[in-house]
Order: sequence, then C-alpha cells, then structure tokens
Amino acid sequence: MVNRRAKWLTALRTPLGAFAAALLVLVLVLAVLAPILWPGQASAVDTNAISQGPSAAHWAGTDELGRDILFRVLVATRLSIVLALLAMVLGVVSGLVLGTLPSVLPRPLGRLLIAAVNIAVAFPGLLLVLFFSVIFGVGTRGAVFAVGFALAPAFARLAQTMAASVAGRDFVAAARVAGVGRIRLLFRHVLPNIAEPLVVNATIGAGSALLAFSGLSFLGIGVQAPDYDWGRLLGEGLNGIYLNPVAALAPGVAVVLAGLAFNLVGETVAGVVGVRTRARGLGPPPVAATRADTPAEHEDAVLVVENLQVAFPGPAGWTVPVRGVSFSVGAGEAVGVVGESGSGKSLTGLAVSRLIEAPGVVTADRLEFTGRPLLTTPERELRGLLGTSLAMVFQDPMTSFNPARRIGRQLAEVSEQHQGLSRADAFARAVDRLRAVRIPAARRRARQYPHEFSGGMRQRAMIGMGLMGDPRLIIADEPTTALDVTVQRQLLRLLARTRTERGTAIVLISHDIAVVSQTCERILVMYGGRVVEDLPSDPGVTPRHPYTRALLATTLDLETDREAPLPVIPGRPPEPGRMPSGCAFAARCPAVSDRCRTEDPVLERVTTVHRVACWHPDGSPLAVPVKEAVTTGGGE
Ligand SMILES: Nc1ncnc2c1ncn2[C@@H]1O[C@H](COP(=O)(O)OP(=O)(O)OP(=O)(O)O)[C@@H](O)[C@H]1O
Repeated sequence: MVNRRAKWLTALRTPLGAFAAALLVLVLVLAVLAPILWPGQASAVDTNAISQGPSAAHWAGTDELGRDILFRVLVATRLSIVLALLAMVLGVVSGLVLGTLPSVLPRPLGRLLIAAVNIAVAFPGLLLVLFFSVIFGVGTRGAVFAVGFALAPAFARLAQTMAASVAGRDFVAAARVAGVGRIRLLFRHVLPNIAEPLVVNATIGAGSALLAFSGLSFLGIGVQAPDYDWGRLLGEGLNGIYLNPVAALAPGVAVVLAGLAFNLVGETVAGVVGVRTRARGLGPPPVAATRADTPAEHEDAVLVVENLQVAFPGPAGWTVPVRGVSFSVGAGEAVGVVGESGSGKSLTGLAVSRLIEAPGVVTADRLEFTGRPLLTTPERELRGLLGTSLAMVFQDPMTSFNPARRIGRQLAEVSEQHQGLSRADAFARAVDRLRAVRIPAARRRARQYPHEFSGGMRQRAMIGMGLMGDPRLIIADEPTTALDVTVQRQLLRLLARTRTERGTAIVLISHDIAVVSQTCERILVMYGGRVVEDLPSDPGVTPRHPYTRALLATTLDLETDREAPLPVIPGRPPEPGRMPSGCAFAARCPAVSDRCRTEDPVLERVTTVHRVACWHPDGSPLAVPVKEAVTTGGGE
C-alpha cells in the first residue's frame, strides 16, 4: 500500500504526470462549475453583436444569435465530458462481457463470439460509429450507444487476450482442481488480475470517446439543439469560419485539451501500475564501501570478482541485495555457492553473466572473466565473449528454451551468431553437442520442440547449448531443483564430466549444501548479500562460521532421526533493505557478542585456502568437515 502510494507520488512529480493531472483536474472542475457559474452568459442573446470576432467583451467572439462563444464552450464542458464518460463506460462494460464470456460459455459458442469480436476489431472505429448511429438513430442517446458499442470490440479483444493469459496460470489451474466454478473463477481469479491494464485502457478510451462523440455532434447526428456540446459548437463555428475563425477554434482546442488530459492520465497510470520503478529522483546508487576482505587468489583465474555490489531502486530508496562479494574461480575449478533463499546467490551469478537489467546497477572493484573486464568492455565485444566462453544453466528447464522453436535450431543459433557457421554446419554441431550431453537419438531430438523433452533432457540440452562454443565457465543456478533425485544425479555427473573432459570451470549455485559438496571442491557460503565463508569441501577442513555449521546441521541424512522434529535455523535472514549495521547473522547466531551487533566482520584468511567473516570463528567449530557432515545427496 505504502509502495503504491509512493509510486503515485513519484509519477505525479514527473513533468508529464503533473501536467496530465493538472489538465484533468481543470477539465473536471470546469465540467462541474461552468454550468453553475455561467449559464446566463452562455445563453444570453445579443442581437447587437451577431457573429462578431473576438473583442474585449467577447474573447472568442459571438455566434449567429450574438451569444458569447467562450462561455458556451466552457458550459459545454459538462455535457461533452459526461457523454464521453457514459460512452466509455458502456464500451468497457460491453467489451468486458464480450471478452470474458468465451471462458464461461460452451466452447463452440465461445469460439463464435471470439470470431465475431475479431471481425468487429478489423473494421475502422469511425465506420463502426457511423454504422451504430444509423442503427440507434440521431440524437444524444443514439450517439452514446453508437460510440459505446464502437469502443466495445477493442476492449473485448484486450480482455480476451489478458483473460486467456491469466487462465493459463497455475493458480487458476489450482482453483479449477479445487472445484471452483467457471463464473466464480472469472470474478475471483481472472478479473482482479486484468483490472489494472483495463483501467489504464479505459482512461485512454475516454479520450477516444470524446473525439468520436464530438465528431458525431459535428456531423449533426449527435447532440441536438437546444443542447450543445463541443462537437456541435465546432460545427456551428465552422459555418461562420470566414467571419470568426475563433468560433471554430475554441471548441476545437477544448476537445484537444480534454482528449489530451485523458490520454496523458492513462499513460501516467500505465507507468504506475505496469512499469518498473525508475531510478529517477533517487539519486545515484550507493557506492560500495571498499571492503578489507582478503581476496581469494588464483594464478589462472577464469573469473575474478572483487567487491561486487548489485543495487535496485525501490520506492523507499536503493536496496542492495549483493553487498561486496569477492571470490575467484580457477580454470577447471568447481565452486559451489550456497545460502538460504534471498542471500544473493542468483544475483551474483546474473551479475557475472551481465544479465542484471536496468534499473538494477552492478558495480565492482574488479569483475573480470578470462582476464577481460566485464563492466567496461563494450557491449558488442562482450556478447561475443560471453556467447562463446560462458554458459548459463537456469533452474526452470521449462522456461530456458523458446517454446516456439526447435531445440536444434536454438542451439545452432549460437554457432551461427558467434562462430559464423552456415545453417547446416551449425545444426550438425548442435546434433553433435546433444550427443555429447547424452541425449538419445540426438538427430531426431534436435528437430523436436522443448515441450517434447523431459525436464532432465531440457537441462542437458541447456548444457549442450553452452557447449556450442568453447565455454571456460558454466554457471548453473539451481539446475537440479526442479528434477527428481535420479535425474539430478545424472545431471551433476554430466557437469562433472564436462569439467574433466574440457577443463571448464563450474559455479554451481544451490540452496542445498549436500548437492554442492558432492560436486564442488570449494564452497562459498553466502548470507545477507555477502560471502561469509569460503572453504574447501575437503575432508580435513572444518567449517568455522556459525552459519555454515547451522546449514550443515539442517541437512538430512539417512541416519536422521525420523521421529525428531526437522532441524531448522531459528529466525529469518534480514531483508536486503534492512541490513543491520553489524554482522547480518548476529540476530540468529548462537555465538553472538556485542561486537557482532555493531561491527561487520570482513572475510579473513584462516588458512591459505579458507576464508571466514566472523568475529568468533573458533567458537565450537563443527567436529567434521562439510563432506563428512553430508552423507547423502547427488554424487558423481
Ligand atoms: N529485480 C529485483 N529488484 C529488487 N530486489 C531484487 C530483485 N531481484 C532480486 N531481488 C532481491 O535480492 C535478494 C536476493 O535475491 P537472489 O535471487 O539473488 O536470492 P537467492 O539467494 O538466489 O535466493 P533463491 O534461492 O530464492 O533464488 C532477494 O531478497 C530479492 O528479493
């Protein structure tokens, strides 16, 4: 709620938002007050001042009965706006009914309705208005119906498309399974989720209704005398345009300004409800304080990350979910990144792959991949480098591929783009890579679409896509989370084999320390956007940070007592926007001291291969190394 209010205030503070709001308020105030304040002036006939041009007494001149045109334009605001709004409401309501009925009606009827709407949308709007005004007859009521129904097909189409996209979502399927009826489904689950874009379009639609209505009145088939709206005044003004051009100009300007007010307000509302918060007005992102973390050293590092920070603008200021992460990955090394949800693991992986989009801001003292600085290398060069040398495997195998393209072609695209291979050669290479990741009948499979692959096969194909180039590093972000244990094990084995065969380094991001310790020789433990421990998974090295020990203590194994309650780490990680000034883990740490609450520990070397960020790293260390503490999980 606070977020939404802050967004509105930010939108209103932009020049466009402020102008739109001021214009709309002016139009609405005039619509309410003008007919109350100046009814006499607008209808007073002055036979001594017939069809005059602008003068001190009549700023916009007079009409053929000597009535003051400016006052008439001001008084006509109410009727023009009310009729436009009525037509808009009619259009939105009938559009919504037409657009959502297909999801409630039996399928054949629904299809018929969709076809009818599609045909109606194909007609130009003006033609529809004229068609309906012939049906509903001349006059104000007929014009409201004509404009309203002419607007309906566009809204129906919009509602249909949006309702269809919501209807495919999991929560609607869940409600359906739970036995929720179609109509209830529509009102409870579908409509609330499409309301915001519809409101935005309705606001913009009011501008169109105003224009269409003025057009009808101008043609003489809308508002009839003695009533008058802007369209009618425009028509009358045009009759005497050689005597007094301002008589036509004044209502024309009114139509344009009011139409603009509705359209601009619609755009502003769209910005608030649909578009990401912009960084504007927040000031520059916070500069990462240089941390005294001891760098991890590698002579042959593929990846060097020093003091990496990722910040996002929010309504209440910048949030910094990754706050000074430093590590390096040696050639052919497998490094695991573990931590609870929200610790900044994925953002670290995305920042390295340059996949953090604006308004997110990535800064680092050093961010180098194969010796090339990622933050300063030009975009074109970077695309080539990352396209061939870095592979990314994401968590959700369903969404990793474009559902509309064959797998083989998607793989081949990499070689066509970056290695200049011909279409046929690139496809042959794709088949070869699918074979390398053990996809059976690779040639046939390459011609299939992603939905024809199982989850595990899709993940393999994703790794195959990474192998189209000559990857020096594979970043796999929770690659096995959506897979069952057997497939998970196969995939980890494939990653390990790729590493030994090709010397590819691997960064494996996972919340599961068991998975990571089986696959990687080094583990980075992240908490609150920082690396709190960097240790080998070797037997012989015992974890020192209380958080690493807590993570290990929550790992289940075959000997876990099934009767005892599941082990958990008490408390919750801090929100990125509410980091304490001391150690982020202090509130949950069993070994906490006063110093932990006020001073943030840096990552210090305890041995040549082990770094830890803790004021009390020696307090009751775990008796066993990570690999021994974890007795189950995917193995090679
Ligand atoms: N685009 C964004 N804008 C603002 N905050 C974001 C954005 N993306 C992520 N965050 C925040 O950054 C924090 C870290 O996110 P990240 O996805 O890196 O966590 P994670 O450790 O990978 O957790 P998980 O395992 O749940 O994916 C989270 O608290 C998240 O809310």
